[in-house]
Amino acid sequence: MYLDRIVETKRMEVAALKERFSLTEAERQIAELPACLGFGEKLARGRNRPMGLIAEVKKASPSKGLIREDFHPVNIARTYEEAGADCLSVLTDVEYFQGSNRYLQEIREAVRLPILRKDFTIDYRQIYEARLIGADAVLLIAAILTAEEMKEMLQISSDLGLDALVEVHDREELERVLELDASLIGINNRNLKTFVTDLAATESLIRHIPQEATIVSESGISRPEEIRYLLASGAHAVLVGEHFMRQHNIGWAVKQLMGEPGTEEVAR
Ligand SMILES: O=P(O)(O)OC[C@@H](O)[C@@H](O)c1c[nH]c2ccccc12
Repeated sequence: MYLDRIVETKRMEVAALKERFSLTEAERQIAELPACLGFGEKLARGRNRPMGLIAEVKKASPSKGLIREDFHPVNIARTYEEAGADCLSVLTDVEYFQGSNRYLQEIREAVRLPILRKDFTIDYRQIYEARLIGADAVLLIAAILTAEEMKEMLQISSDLGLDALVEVHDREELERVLELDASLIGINNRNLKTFVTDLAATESLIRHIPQEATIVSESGISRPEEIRYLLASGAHAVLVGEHFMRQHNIGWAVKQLMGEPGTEEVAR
């Protein structure tokens, strides 16, 4: 199972992080940082289009291998910003996604959009690390955290001023996170255990989520009609990576996917 392997590697990385991590030092550094940009807030309201967009900077994935050869994270992030993305997601996992903390740090310097640190969070120190590299939000995946751990991670995120995108894939995970006060919920259309993707996951889980929550539909999205379907299902935002990463003209692809007038007739 893919997810087990990823988590196993992550445990080794966290063991190394523990060696160099000092809570006092991290807290001292964080106290000097500017406040985070509101990630969840940007997706929930104050938008001039019905569906919010989190655009992802993703070089590779365990299921697809290398996705984009010509990979310049800062340029991609700037293009997303210019094309009107609401927020960014930056993969920092090195081993399976060829991501890097450095990419996120460089992007932080170059754009003003709120940034999600996309990684497999299993230890509270990673949340401090996310804040220190310039993230505004962290991903908390229900499939790899117990209810108790999820609660702890949500608390630490909020103490550090970070938003948390809580990711679920099935009913059991959803029920577990609804017990806690998660206001930003991601429904991953991709099963992280099998890597099978089906947008119907969003439609089937959304009806069990209270109105107040902001809902992000994640993975496997590449066509404007899918955006319309997810909007009709009740999603507030989408998280898109691979589709944009495979484009020659990323900025145009962002506008076309989100249905910007003037892009609908043109073939890819
Ligand atoms: O590239 P896609 O199919 O558009 O998916 C983006 C994003 O949803 C996906 O990268 C993702 C969703 N949840 C994750 C958890 C870990 C790593 C990656 C992910």
